[in-house]
Amino acid sequence: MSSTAILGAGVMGETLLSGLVRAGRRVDHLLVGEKRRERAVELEERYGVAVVGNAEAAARADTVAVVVKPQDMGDLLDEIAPSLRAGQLLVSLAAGITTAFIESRVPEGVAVVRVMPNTPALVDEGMAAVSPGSACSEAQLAEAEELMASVGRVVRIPERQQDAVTAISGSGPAYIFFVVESMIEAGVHLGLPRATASELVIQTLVGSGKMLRETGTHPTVLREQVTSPGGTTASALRELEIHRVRAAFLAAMEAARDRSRQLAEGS
Ligand SMILES: NC(=O)C1=CN([C@@H]2O[C@H](COP(=O)(O)OP(=O)(O)OC[C@H]3O[C@@H](n4cnc5c(N)ncnc54)[C@H](OP(=O)(O)O)[C@@H]3O)[C@@H](O)[C@H]2O)C=CC1
Ligand SMILES: O=C(O)[C@@H]1CCC=N1
Repeated sequence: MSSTAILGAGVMGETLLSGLVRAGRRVDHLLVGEKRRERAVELEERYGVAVVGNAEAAARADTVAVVVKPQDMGDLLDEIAPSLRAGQLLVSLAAGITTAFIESRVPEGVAVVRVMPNTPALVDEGMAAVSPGSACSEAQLAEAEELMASVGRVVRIPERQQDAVTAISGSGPAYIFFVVESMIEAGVHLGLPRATASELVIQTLVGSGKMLRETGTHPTVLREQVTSPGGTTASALRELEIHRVRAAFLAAMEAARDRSRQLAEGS
């Protein structure tokens, strides 16, 4: 079995690491590069995985996943470039960073795949979108897909769509959690105990998600089914329209898309 190195084990790096372990990857086929010693010890104890220097991890692995912040990517690539060789697969999970940027800093023949994952990967319900760089074969792209499929669903997209994907599914969980927080607070305002409000909102979210996935019915139809003529839902939805929530979602996701583009420029 091929070996995988994860460089940068913060929120997303550890999410990937834990998923690979859950999916049955042997820990002796996994390596982690993490610069803070206390964090390295924590990961070694939690997963039994070897934490080594970035250059060593990059040299020893067949697949190298880079999961540092976009602003740290240039320095990390410069550090590992001398250890990389043609034929290796380099998978970047960073927002904004293009395959062209990575290819300009690593040896020729290293196959690059850009991925936008999301945190529900922690419970094997992730959504990842993958785009190949210029030196990536079909087999190498399939390998990157397999890596991400161990923690959820995967789609292939042209790289020009990655900034929009980042705005929708990459950042998406945060919007959903924001809605959940807001509904729980509203429940408390309406006099419900917080624990009751939380249970009501979370089960409503899970049930609605399951309905969307399992029925395949368009969300507009599902919303209409809840909206009885002259009823409570219609009153609530009118307020959401008055407060321009739909327009706010569009503006928010345009801002996330634009930020992803800026990160590509290093700002
Ligand atoms: N969080 C999310 O929901 C998602 C994140 N991403 C992408 O994942 C990447 C990481 O984000 P996230 O996990 O949230 O951020 P974190 O800050 O949690 O993780 C980044 C980790 O990389 C470490 N690090 C920084 N420089 C190096 C280095 N040279 N060598 C080894 N490790 C290093 C950091 O250590 P230290 O803290 O000590 O600096 C930190 O542990 C980003 O590029 C982001 O765009 C993509 C989709 C979703
Ligand atoms: O907020 C961010 O920049 C990262 C990328 C997508 C989700 N989190």
